[in-house]
Amino acid sequence: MGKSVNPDLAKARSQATFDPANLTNYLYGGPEKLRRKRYLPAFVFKELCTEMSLTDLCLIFLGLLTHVSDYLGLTLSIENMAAKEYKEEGFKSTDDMSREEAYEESMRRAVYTNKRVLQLNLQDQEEQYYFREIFVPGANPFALHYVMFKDAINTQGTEDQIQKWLPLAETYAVTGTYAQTELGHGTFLRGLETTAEYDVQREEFILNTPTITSSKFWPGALGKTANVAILNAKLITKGRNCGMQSFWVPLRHLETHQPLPGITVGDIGPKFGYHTSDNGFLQLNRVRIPRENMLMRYSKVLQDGTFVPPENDRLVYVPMTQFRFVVIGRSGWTLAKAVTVATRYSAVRRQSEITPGGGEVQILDFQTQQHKLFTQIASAYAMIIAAKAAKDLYDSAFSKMEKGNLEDLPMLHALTSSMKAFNTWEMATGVEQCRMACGGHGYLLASGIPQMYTDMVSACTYEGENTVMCLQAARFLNKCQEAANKGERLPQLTRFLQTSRLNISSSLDQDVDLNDIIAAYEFRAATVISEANARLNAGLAMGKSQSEAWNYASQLLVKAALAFSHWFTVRALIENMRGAGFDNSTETLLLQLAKLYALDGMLRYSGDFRKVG
Ligand SMILES: CCCCCCCC/C=C\CCCCCCC/C=C/C(=O)SCCNC(=O)CCNC(=O)[C@H](O)C(C)(C)COP(=O)(O)OP(=O)(O)OC[C@H]1O[C@@H](n2cnc3c(N)ncnc32)[C@H](O)[C@@H]1OP(=O)(O)O
Ligand SMILES: Cc1cc2nc3c(=O)[nH]c(=O)nc-3n(C[C@H](O)[C@H](O)[C@H](O)COP(=O)(O)OP(=O)(O)OC[C@H]3O[C@@H](n4cnc5c(N)ncnc54)[C@H](O)[C@@H]3O)c2cc1C
Repeated sequence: MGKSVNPDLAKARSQATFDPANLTNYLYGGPEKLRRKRYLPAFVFKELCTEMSLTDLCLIFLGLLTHVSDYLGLTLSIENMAAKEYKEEGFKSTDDMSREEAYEESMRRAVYTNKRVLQLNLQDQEEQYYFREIFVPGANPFALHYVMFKDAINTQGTEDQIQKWLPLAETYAVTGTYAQTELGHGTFLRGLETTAEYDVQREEFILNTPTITSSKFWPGALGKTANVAILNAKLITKGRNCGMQSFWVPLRHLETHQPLPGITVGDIGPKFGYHTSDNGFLQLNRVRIPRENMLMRYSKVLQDGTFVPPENDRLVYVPMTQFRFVVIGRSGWTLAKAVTVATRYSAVRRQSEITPGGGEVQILDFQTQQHKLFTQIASAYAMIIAAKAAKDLYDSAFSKMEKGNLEDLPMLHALTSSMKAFNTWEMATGVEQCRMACGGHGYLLASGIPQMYTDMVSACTYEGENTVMCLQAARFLNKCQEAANKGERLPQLTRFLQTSRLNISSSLDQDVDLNDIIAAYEFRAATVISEANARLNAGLAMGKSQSEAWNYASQLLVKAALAFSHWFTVRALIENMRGAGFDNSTETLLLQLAKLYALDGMLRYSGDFRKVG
């Protein structure tokens, strides 16, 4: 390799007032996790890249060790390096390929990494992800298999079903997808039309998509890759509709990969992004599966067709809640990648003069460029850290749920729904800002940023369209506000509705106090939630029905969910930065970053903050 680092980049790095290694260890969960994360890609490149010398590899390894902020950017150049020297038929960038070729190239890489993950016995999901992400940087054709397909088996299957099906998934004896959305319905799950009718004579379900709108439409991997689906359908037994249940449905022959009888599958065609994911359609023409293929952890159908309902009919939604957590975390890391590329570019790009005749400056010296990028660096840290805080809440709630205590399920649903919407919208805005901060070169696919945007912006839609998710969270927040109005006890997470007061001590001429920042965001959230509740009640007072009044207040209800997420994020960022045990210089810097994030948010939502004084 032997490439020297650009002198402008070296200069920018030399001015750091902190040791990046402290941050890297914190972000990746400690030195050992970080070592593993860095070792895996280097290991693969050493194995794959024929001409890359051991010296090159050590330089890469050292390069990874010294600059976290550079790590992700370097990853992209490593991938290009591997692109030149990949051992087999050549590892070509998919940018210039047709959709068919890009899918095949991604499939080749994904199958390679799947094999190596098994051979290396990589059990940890994060390590598996890091290993794959380097080689399949865009949409991975197996994404649904890795996450929702296996999660659905784990969370909806009985122990016997898990024992039977999970090994098949883990060893890629089958390749799965999660088929819920239909051509006619994605959001309104009660409107799903696919039926699973129980035939008591043969103890089988007859699966059918009776109308064109009932065709499954959008599921990833359905177009070509998957040979099994966890499919959600309306269960009908003894003439009664028992709501949406999940079923293990074979789609294609395991040897020939041809569609099975009664199955029509195909690709839905070109998309805005996510080109290497074969999102597909599926029609079922009275396809029979055995009774044992219904995932029966929570609800059951007995041999005689008796439906045993779940303790809570929302448990069937758990795979979606689980995946929303993945999306919440990935949003922050996607923005981190984009702002790393844009910041490095801004250190090496010289354009225009600040002082006439003083020579062209690094564009990072322009205040406007710093504002574009530093606010996004702060946002990336905020989202990553808030996602960790939300995950801690999730883990404690989930462990209670596994013992049958479902009391936290509504809070969990509200938190995942609102944070998924907030993080993906913030990520989409932030990545686009990073792209534009790189001028024309940001518009090149080679910059890496356009694909980050076109792939990940779909997260504003999938896993629950963002507006709908905000309204879901608002159901919980509004109930809490109603309880607060009656002086009732609230869940821990929303007790601020009863306690928040605006007693800000900071004055404009002094450095703002961090506790005041948290108080301001808390008070803003409490005020917006209360206003939404008041608007709903005003609608009722006007004689509207509950659902009409809900629709009448829905714009404010969406704002309430976003204000709640913004507060959760600011609080998590400040509290984790203060409590992370950093050395003084690092903590000082991070608290500056937290202030930048919070004050920038106040400027962007200045209407809310001015309204609450
Ligand atoms: C480093 C880490 C590496 C990790 C690996 C990372 C690798 C992958 C990363 C990136 C690759 C990306 C790959 C992604 C590919 C895309 C995958 C996409 C998949 C999908 O999109 S699957 C389909 C998703 N669809 C939805 O989400 C549908 C959304 N709609 C709804 O959920 C419905 O609107 C509804 C069900 C919420 C509403 O239903 P309905 O109208 O019937 O009723 P309501 O009255 O509104 O609600 C009823 C009641 O239920 C409660 N409820 C609803 N949902 C839930 C839930 N999930 N959990 C708990 N409770 C729920 C709701 O609150 C109501 O209760 P209350 O009356 O309010 O008490
Ligand atoms: C890249 C990608 C991958 C996907 N992968 C999968 C997959 O693997 N498996 C799967 O099952 N699905 C998948 N989906 C489908 C996805 O889950 C749906 O697109 C999503 O749930 C939104 O539903 P919809 O498309 O029907 O949009 P709609 O719900 O029709 O949304 C359209 C508009 O209507 C508004 N709207 C809808 N309902 C309400 C309401 N109650 N109140 C206010 N406004 C409302 C929305 O806010 C939005 O503005 C994928 C989608 C994409 C884009």
